[in-house]
Order: sequence, then structure tokens, then C-alpha cells
Amino acid sequence: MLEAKGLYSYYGKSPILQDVAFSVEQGGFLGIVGRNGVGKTTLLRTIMGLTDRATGQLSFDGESLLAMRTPRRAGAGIAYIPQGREVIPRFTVRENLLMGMFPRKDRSRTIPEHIFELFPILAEFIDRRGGDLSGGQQQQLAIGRALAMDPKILLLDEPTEGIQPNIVQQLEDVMRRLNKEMGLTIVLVEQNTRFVRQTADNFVLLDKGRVALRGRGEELTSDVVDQYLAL
Ligand SMILES: Nc1ncnc2c1ncn2[C@@H]1O[C@H](COP(=O)(O)OP(=O)(O)OP(=O)(O)O)[C@@H](O)[C@H]1O
Repeated sequence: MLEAKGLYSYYGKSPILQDVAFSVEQGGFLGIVGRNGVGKTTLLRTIMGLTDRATGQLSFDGESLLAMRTPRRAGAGIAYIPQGREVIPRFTVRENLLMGMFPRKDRSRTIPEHIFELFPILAEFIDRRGGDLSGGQQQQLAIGRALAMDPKILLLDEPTEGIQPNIVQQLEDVMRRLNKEMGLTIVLVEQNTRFVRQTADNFVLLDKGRVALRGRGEELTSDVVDQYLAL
């Protein structure tokens, strides 16, 4: 279980997250929503230890994370797929996937077959350079690379942003399967409130670095969207 209480996170002296609390059970699906610039990405980066400083409580499977460096957090089973994917363009698909294997405790260097079952295109393009793939294919590669480390929890930052609608559908199906069939815990930052409403168990709505509202996924109604998220 991932749990935060009274969590503050800073860039320089500015507190970006303030008094944030949330939790997600093992096998759960938490959606993080909010307008641009409210701190959604900062929340995921705080879980990974990538902001300048964080205080309060943050724990994963009963272990406190805040004193842990980023590689240890990855080693504990937390995988982060940043906005913009960060696929290494000069590395092939195979090399990008192999990079994801490094945090593994079992030191395996054999890319798990289920990644190719989820994303057949990665098998087809295994020797292509990451930078030559389309945006949607790069997002599949970024998710595949995160799965290669055999994580317990996936943190995803707007995976469908700027991606063709037919691929969006495919990515949504994969996220559902990873969660519902394979039991992977998911924390998803998403502008697409429809997907969060349909799929997430719970959501947290951030506003100016604070939790403005929380509820069950289905409670993220159009009234809530109009009140908190409309421009
Ligand atoms: N590296 C950084 N250094 C200083 N300030 C930052 C840094 N990254 C983000 N911020 C600031 O933190 C605040 C929250 O940004 P964040 O990217 O977490 O928002 P967001 O909700 O993810 O927005 P978006 O939906 O646009 O991605 C913003 O005011 C932003 O300017």
C-alpha cells in the first residue's frame, strides 16, 4: 500500500504540495486530476524522490520512502512513467526495454514475454531506434520498459496526452488489464476524466498543491468537472 499524510514537497523554497494525503491499496487504481500547474506531476515526482525536498509521511508497503534515494524506491517496486515518455531515442526498442531491467532484484536480463503480448508492436520493431517510433508506440515502449522491472506499482503521468484516438483506446485497455487482470497497483495522472471515472477506484483532485476533493472514481461526475476542472 502507498500512503501519504501531511505531505509537503518543495522546489527550492516554494512548497508545491501542501498537506497532501492519499492512499492506494495493493491492486488499487488511484486517479489524480486537477487543472494545469496544480502539482500533479510534482506528486508523482515526490513519490519517486525527484523534488528538491519533501516532508511529512510517505510510505510504501509499510516502509518510509522520504529518506530513500530514488534508485532504492525503484528497487522497492515503484515504476514511474513520466510525461513525455523519455524513451532514449538512439537506443533500440530492445535496449530501451533492457534498461528497464536494471532495478530488478533477480538480475534477470531476459525481457518478459508478457510485454510483447501486451504490445505486439514492440516485438515487431525490436531493433528499431526508440526515436523512430510514433508517439503512441513510444508510450507503449515507456510502459513496457517500466513493466520490465517487474514493478508492484506503476505511476503514469498523462500517458494518452497527444496520442491518436485509436492508440488511446489501446493504452486504456492495457491499463485496465494491468490493474484488473494482473493486479498491478496504478496511480494515474490524467486530464481525461472519463477514463478516471470509468476505471479508477478512487480519485484525488488537486488544486494549488492541496487536495480539494477526493472520492470514488464514479463520483468524478460532470458536475465536479464543471465546478473544479472547467477552464
Ligand atoms: N523543476 C521545477 N522547479 C521549480 N518549480 C517547478 C518545477 N517543476 C514544477 N514546478 C512548479 O510547480 C507547480 C506545479 O507543477 P506541476 O508540473 O506539478 O503541475 P501539473 O499539475 O502536473 O501541471 P500540468 O497538468 O501542466 O502538467 C507549478 O507552479 C510549476 O511551475
